Amino acid sequence: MSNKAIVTRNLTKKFGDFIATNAITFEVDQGEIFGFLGANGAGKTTAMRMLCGLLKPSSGEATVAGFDIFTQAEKVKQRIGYMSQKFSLYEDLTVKENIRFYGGIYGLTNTAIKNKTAELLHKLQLEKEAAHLVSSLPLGWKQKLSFSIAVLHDPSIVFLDEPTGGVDPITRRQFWDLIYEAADRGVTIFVTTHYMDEAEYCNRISIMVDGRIQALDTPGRLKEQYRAESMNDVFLQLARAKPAAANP
Ligand SMILES: Nc1ncnc2c1ncn2[C@@H]1O[C@H](COP(=O)(O)OP(=O)(O)OP(=O)(O)O)[C@@H](O)[C@H]1O
Repeated sequence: MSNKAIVTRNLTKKFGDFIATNAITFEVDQGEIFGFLGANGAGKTTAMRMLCGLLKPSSGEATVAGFDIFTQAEKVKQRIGYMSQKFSLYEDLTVKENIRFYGGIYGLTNTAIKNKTAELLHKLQLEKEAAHLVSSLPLGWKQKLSFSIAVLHDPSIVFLDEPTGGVDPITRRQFWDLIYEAADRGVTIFVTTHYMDEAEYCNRISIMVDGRIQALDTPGRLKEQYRAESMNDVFLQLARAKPAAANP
């Protein structure tokens, strides 16, 4: 079994004649923080859904946590955590109820759920809010809670789809402290974002344009390669240079 967290070879997804993800090939190390960037519609969510075992690829190959996403999608799902801006917590359940609910879904024992709940509430300093409805929490707190729940079952990889949309840079920075902590424990982080300050926090970044990976390296090397001051400059250069008819 490969010690790589993710390996893809020419992974492709077509919707009819449209190629949403076009022969992407890359590897992610265990414990790496891997940023998956691209403009709106570049194909990030499609790629991520395939890697999570939620969407069947059209062609190519990929393993996640050592499991084949074509033939072992259920095993993949057991080994990963997932958080998206659009789908995460139940607003009409309390903080504690959400933790208990997801702990149950992930198959944790009652004792494990109890211990993890106490640990998590303490770490996020949410003890006083434990019995409050999630809908009453500020967005930044919801995101931190949602991330902590996504790693409740100690997955080897966590997929984060635009996890920090709509919050300020300071709150985003606090969220990233949680990400670093998980990566230090060996959890692989696969994260999509539109915020270039977050891109700088990643160990390596890939940038997708029209379904293809156009660049992949550390933020430092990408800035060197594109003679750019910031990741934002790199991103804009790639987006501007995009071929007019990359898709049929
Ligand atoms: N089920 C589907 N059927 C047809 N086309 C789809 C389907 N899902 C996605 N697409 C198309 O594939 C392309 C890539 O979409 P995707 O959601 O993967 O992009 P994205 O990079 O995640 O964008 P965003 O940042 O806006 O979420 C888009 O043009 C989208 O309209």
